[in-house]
Amino acid sequence: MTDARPRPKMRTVGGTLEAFEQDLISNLYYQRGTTLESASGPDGYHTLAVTVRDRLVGRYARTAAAHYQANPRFVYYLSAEYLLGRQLRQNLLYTGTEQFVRPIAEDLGVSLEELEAYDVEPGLGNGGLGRLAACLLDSMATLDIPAVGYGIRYEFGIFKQAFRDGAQVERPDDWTFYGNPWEFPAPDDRQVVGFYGSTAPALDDPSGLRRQWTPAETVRGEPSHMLVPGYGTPTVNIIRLWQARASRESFDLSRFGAGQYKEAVEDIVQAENISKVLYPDDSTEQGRELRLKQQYFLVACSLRDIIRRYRLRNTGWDAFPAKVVIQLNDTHPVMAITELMRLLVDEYRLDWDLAWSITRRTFNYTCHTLLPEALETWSVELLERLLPRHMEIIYSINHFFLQEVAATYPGDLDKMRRLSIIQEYPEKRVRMAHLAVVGSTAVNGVAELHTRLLAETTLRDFAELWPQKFHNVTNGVTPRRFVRLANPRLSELITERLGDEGWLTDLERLDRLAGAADDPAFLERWREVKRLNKVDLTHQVERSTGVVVDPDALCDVMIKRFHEYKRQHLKLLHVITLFNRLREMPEMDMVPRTVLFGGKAAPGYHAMKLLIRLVNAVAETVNTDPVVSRHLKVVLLPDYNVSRAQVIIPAADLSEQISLAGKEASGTGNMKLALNGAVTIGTLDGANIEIRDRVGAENFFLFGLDAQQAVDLRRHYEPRAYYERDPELRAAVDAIASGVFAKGDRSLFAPVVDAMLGRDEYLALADYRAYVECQDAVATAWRDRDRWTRMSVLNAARTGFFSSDRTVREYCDKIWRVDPVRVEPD
Ligand SMILES: [N-]=[N+]=N[C@]1([C@H](N)O)O[C@H](CO)[C@@H](O)[C@H](O)[C@H]1O
Repeated sequence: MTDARPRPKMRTVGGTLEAFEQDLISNLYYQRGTTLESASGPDGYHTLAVTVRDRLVGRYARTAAAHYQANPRFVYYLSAEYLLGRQLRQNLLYTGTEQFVRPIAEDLGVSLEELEAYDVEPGLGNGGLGRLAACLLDSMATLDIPAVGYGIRYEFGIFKQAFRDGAQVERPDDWTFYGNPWEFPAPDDRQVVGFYGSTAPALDDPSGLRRQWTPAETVRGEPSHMLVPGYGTPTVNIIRLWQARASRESFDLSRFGAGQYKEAVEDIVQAENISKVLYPDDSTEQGRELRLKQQYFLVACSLRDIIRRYRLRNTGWDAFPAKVVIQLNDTHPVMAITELMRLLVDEYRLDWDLAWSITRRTFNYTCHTLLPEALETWSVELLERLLPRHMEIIYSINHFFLQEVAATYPGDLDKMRRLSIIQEYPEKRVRMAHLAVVGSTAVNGVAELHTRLLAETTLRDFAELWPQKFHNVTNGVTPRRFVRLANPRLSELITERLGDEGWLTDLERLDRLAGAADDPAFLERWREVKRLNKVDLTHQVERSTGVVVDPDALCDVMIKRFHEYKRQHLKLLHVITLFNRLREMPEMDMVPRTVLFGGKAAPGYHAMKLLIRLVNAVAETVNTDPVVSRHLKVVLLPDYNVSRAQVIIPAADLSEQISLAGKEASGTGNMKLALNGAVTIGTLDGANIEIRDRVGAENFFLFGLDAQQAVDLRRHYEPRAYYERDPELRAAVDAIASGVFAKGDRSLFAPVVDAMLGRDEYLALADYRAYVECQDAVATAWRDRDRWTRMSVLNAARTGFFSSDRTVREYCDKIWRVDPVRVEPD
C-alpha cells in the first residue's frame, strides 16, 4: 500500500519499438555500466530483463495505488514452495513486448535464445504443490484479486539432477549465480525473528494466558519481491520472499582478531542456514529442526508484514479478518496460527477469546495429500525448545478445543484422543494438520476424490465435528504458461479456429473446439502442430542424453517426482514386457513408441534412487538392442523442471497417470498434458476422475483398481500370486532379477524385485495385467490416426475446466469471499 504523493510518469506498457530499444541501450549503460561493444551475455540478458520488468513497474504502482484507495480484503498466500518457472518469456508476453525483441536482437547481432540461456528458473519448490502456488498467483493477478504470495528466498533451490552411471547425483542449484533481475530487495521492511529462549508470565494478566517470551537467538528476515503480472489486465501483484540474515552484531571481531576465523562467522552462518536451501522432499515430511526453523521464519516475517500492511489503512483489530484472509498451502506454514495468537495476545494485548476468534476467521488450510507419512508432526520436546511460547499456545488452543469436543461427545475419550492436536503415544507430538483444521475457517482438498477421502479417513473426526468447514477446490493450471508460452503453435491454431485469444482468460471456451474434431483438415493441422513439437523434443532429448528418438513414434510420457505411490515401477514393468515381446518375436508389428520419463527422487529416498538407476539401465539395454530399438526407445530426461515440462508437454501423445487409486491427491501434470492434446492412460485417482468425466470415457484409457478396491485388496494382498499366474509379469520381474539390465549383476536391482514380490505397497502387480491390456488398446487406437487425433482434440477441448482461473474463482466464492479490484490501464 502506498501514500498519496504525486507519481512520476511511468513507462507505458509495450509502447513503441523505438522506445523499447532506447530503454534497452540506456539500461545497458546505466544499469550495467557497459557498452554494446563490450556487453557480455549476462549483460544482454539483464538489460533485456530490466527493460521488460520496468514496463511492469508502472502497472504495479497503479495496482498498489488502486489497492490503497480501495482498502480491499486481501488474500495472503503462505507457501514454503513456489515453482515460478522462467520469467523472461512470460513477462515479454504479459507486457506485449515480445514483438520488439527479435528485430532489436537481430539489430544487435544476438538471438533471444542466446540471452534466454541466462534466464534461470527459480526452483523454489519440489513438485505439484509449489507449481500450483505459482499458477494460483498468476490467476489471482489475472482476475484482479488483491493478493500477495509469501515464501522463502532459498539461496539454493531444488537440486540439479544429473546421472553418473545411470545413478542420480544431486548438484546445488545456485540459481542466483548471475543475480536475479526480476526481484526488488526491500530492506526497509526487514523483520526480526526469535528462536529458543524462555517465557515468563505477563505481570498484568490474571488469566495467565498472556506471557512474555525472551528469545535466545534472533535473525533478520530480509524481504525481496518479484512482480506477478495479470494477463490481459493492468493488475500486477507481488510475491514477497524472505531471506535470513544474521543480526548486525553477529560478526565476532574479537574471535576474528584471535585468528578464529570460522568461529568468528559461526553465528552468521547459523542464521543464513535458515534460508540456505529448499528441503527436497515431496509428499514426505522432513523432521529436521532446521526445517521447523524455516517454517517459523516464513510465518513470523510474513505475519508482521501482513499486520504492517493492514495497519497502513486500518485501526483496531475488529476489521482484521474482514481485510485479511490467509491461505495456508499445506501444513508447512501452519505455525502462523500460533504466531498470530502470540502477536495478538502477547504484543497487542488482546484477550485470548477475541484473539482466537480473529485468528480462526483469518486462516484457511489446503491439504495436499492423503499419505500418512506426508502429514507433518513435530515433537513437543523440539517445539518446547525452539519455540517455547508457541508450544504453550498450542497447549492452550488444544485445551479449549478438547473442552468443545467433550461438550459435543461427552465421555468419548477415544474421540478426544483421535481429535487432539497433541499425539500422546509413542511420543508427544503436535499434529500440524489438526492444528490447521482447528485454527481455520475452511479446509479444502484439491480434487473431489481427495476431499471425499479426507472427510472419510484422514480427517474423518473433524469432518463429523465441523462438516461446514470442508470444501473441495479441484486444482488447476495456468493456460498462459502451459499452453500459450509452452505451445505457441497450438495456441495459434486454437486462436485461429476460435477467432480470438479470449480462450486464454476463459478457458472453457475451448469446448468450441469439439466441433473441429470432425474436420479432417483441422485434424491434419492439429497433427502437424504435435509433430513439430515432437521434433523440438527429439532435439532436446538428443542434446541432453545422446539418444535419438523418432518424432513419429507414440510419445508416451511419465513426468513427475519419483515416488512409490506414483508407480514409475509399473510403467517400467510395461516397458520390459514390450522388450520381452520384441525379443521373443522380433518381427512383430509393434507400434513404435518412445517412453519418456522425467522426475527427481528426494536424495534420501533410496528406493526411488535405485529405481532411477534401473530406468536408466533398462533404457540403455533397450536403446542399444538392434531389434528392440527399432520399435522402442526409453529415455529418462535429466533435471526435470518447469522449463523442461514446457518442452515435453506439447510433444506428448500419451499421459501416464498411473498412481494407485486413492494416493495421488490431484495431480496437475495430468491437466497440463490433456490441455495440450495428450490422451491419458490412468487410474480412478485424484483429478484423473474429473478429467475422464469431462473428456468422456471413450477419450480416456482407464485401468485398474479403484480406491475402495485397493483398500479391500490391501488387507489380504499376496503379490507373489500375481507373479506366479501371469507369465508376462513373471518374465518382466525375472528379467530385472536376472541382472540382464545390470551387466549380469543379479544383486544390484534385487531390492526392487524384493519390494515387488514382498510387500508391493502400492499394488503394482495387482494392476499389471489390466495396465498392459490397456496399453495394448492404446497401441490399437494409435494405429487409427484420425481416431487418435480426434481423441487428442477432444481432450484439449473438454479440459478448460482445469484452468487455475476457475480454481481461483472457486476459492474466492467458497473460501476467500474476496472481490476483484479493477486497476485503470495507463
Ligand atoms: N505435497 N504434496 N502434494 C502434491 C504434490 N506432491 O506436490 O500437491 C499437488 C498440488 O495440490 C497435488 O496435485 C499432488 O497430487 C500432491 O501429491
